[in-house]
Amino acid sequence: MASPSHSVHIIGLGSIGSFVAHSLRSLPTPPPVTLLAHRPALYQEFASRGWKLGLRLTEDGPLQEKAGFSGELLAKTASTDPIHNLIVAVKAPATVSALEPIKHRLGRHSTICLFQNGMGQIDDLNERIFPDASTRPTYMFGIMRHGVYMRSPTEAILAGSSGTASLGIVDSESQESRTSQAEFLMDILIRAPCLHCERVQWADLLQAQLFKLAANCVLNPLTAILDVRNGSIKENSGLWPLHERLLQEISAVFRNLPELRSLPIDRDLFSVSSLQSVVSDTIDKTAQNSSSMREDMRKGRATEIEYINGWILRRGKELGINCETNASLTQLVLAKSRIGSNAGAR
Ligand SMILES: NC(=O)C1=CN([C@@H]2O[C@H](COP(=O)(O)OP(=O)(O)OC[C@H]3O[C@@H](n4cnc5c(N)ncnc54)[C@H](OP(=O)(O)O)[C@@H]3O)[C@@H](O)[C@H]2O)C=CC1
Ligand SMILES: CC(C)(CO)C(=O)C(=O)O
Repeated sequence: MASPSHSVHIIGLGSIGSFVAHSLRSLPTPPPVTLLAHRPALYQEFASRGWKLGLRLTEDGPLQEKAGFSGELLAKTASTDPIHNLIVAVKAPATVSALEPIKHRLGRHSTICLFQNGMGQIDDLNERIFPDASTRPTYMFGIMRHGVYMRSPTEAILAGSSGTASLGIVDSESQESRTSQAEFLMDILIRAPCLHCERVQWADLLQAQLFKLAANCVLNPLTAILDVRNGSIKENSGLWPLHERLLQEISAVFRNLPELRSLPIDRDLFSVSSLQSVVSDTIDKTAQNSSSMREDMRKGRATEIEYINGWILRRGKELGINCETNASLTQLVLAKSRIGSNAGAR
């Protein structure tokens, strides 16, 4: 039997959580994987399907089923068993509420790997779930460049085989003595088939997070407000002055972030023109995608805006940088979410 420190729990059993769970159970010697369901209906669905998860590479690809998962229903579980390795794949605004019911099982012995868009979730966890720095888990962050969606609650579709992920230990320089416990989770994620995960050092991870954030700050709110696919954001020249203003604010915030001072990161990487190239490249690679924010809006779900443009606003305020264009887009997204979307119109 595997040691408890070599088991993995997954919270957020949507597209990314299911994909990661499936990939881990596809390893030649898979670790025990426990799926943490927050809704009884989802728990029942898994139970009735014998705790199997399916994955297809594209809509028409063959169904690859993986079995051997165990599950817990969060509302019902009275477990106090420690959780050593936790993968978090809920949407950013649900991070704190998702970890609340299991916080007594998490601590210094735990490694938490967040696979999410946006930034600021770890600050929220530190403030609201783990206020005592001496008992905090080790954090890892994964940047997903795969496109995944669910066909049913137990079947995920991977849109293509060219996706990749970058994975690193957060702030590893300041928690050097603790990073060894993260090695188990790091190792199995790097080896998991389909994930195509590369390991990166903290400075490279932070740089990649900021690049991804810049692309999300332009693409996500504009596609959601205009209700268009990603490619339209570049084709529509009427939007170019707005891209420029957004990126000027984002560049000013990135270049002044105090956490970059001690890291070997060249601040010119965050010039407006460099960020423009990142955004343009992301649009080219995802032109046919319907962004996650547009999809959230169409389905009447909370968006991740507070962790995308909202993060720029918070950091801009701290640094005394005016971010009124990002503020206006944030307000528009929040206002449109309140009105409700014209779901199903397209
Ligand atoms: N899908 C993709 O291709 C990509 C996604 N990402 C990012 O990955 C992250 C995850 O996205 P994705 O998998 O698509 O999102 P999904 O909405 O598919 O999955 C999120 C899951 O979390 C569950 N959940 C919500 N609240 C809680 C809670 N309190 N406790 C436990 N589970 C909860 C949801 O359940 P339910 O809604 O059923 O209640 C849902 O199953 C996001 O940050 C996203 O931006 C990044 C790149 C690509
Ligand atoms: C890169 C992009 C914009 C791809 O659609 C994305 O991350 C998202 O939709 O959230």
